[in-house]
Amino acid sequence: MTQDELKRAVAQAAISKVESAIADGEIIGIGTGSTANFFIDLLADYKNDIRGTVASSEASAERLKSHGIEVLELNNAGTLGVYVDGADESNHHLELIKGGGAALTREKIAAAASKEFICIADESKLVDRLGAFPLPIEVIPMARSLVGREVVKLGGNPVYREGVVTDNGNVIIDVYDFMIDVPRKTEETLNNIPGVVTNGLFALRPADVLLLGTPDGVKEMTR
Ligand SMILES: O=C[C@H](O)[C@H](O)[C@H](O)COP(=O)(O)O
Repeated sequence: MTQDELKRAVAQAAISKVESAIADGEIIGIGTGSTANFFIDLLADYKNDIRGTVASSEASAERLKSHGIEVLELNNAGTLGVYVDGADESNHHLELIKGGGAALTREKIAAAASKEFICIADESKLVDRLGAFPLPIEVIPMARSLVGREVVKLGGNPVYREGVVTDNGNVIIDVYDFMIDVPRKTEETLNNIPGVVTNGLFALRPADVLLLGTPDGVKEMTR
């Protein structure tokens, strides 16, 4: 199977998981990225049944609207029934690295606002230890150099993601060669640097369910 076929399979499995939330009139949180895009496209079949969605990026909001799916502001949506999103890496505790597509901050907000977070990914994303994927940090532009220096003190190798501006008007620093032994601690430490909006570790609020696309079918992991 190709990677896209694996992504589509997990997106289909996620649709089965959210059917009851849709039927109950829950608002569905929608992630960002190529795997989330498969989920959005499959969700189009339910556009007349969904009370509303909240998108974690402008790109996902546009894609949802192009299918005729209702998109709400989070401030008007209350608690989300379920949030479905991809990841760049997941460990076996369902702690994640996200933000390869620069949408990490709105994704973290949507995950925090949700009763359940279902992560969808192909099997290449499952790792024993987080950090081979460079860790994204969203940074207020004027703090870029300061945050970079602080990251070096912590042992990371910060690289400015040139030409990328987030939906919130900020910049992204990707941290290479980082030892992430205790993801919750690293998430807190980085978020305490002035100028950091948030970092791409989802360890304080990990996924509740991981649907993993493998050639042998979709595997489900829970915490
Ligand atoms: O900012 C982007 C998001 O965190 C994505 O969920 C993540 O990068 C995974 O994207 P994809 O499904 O394209 O691998």
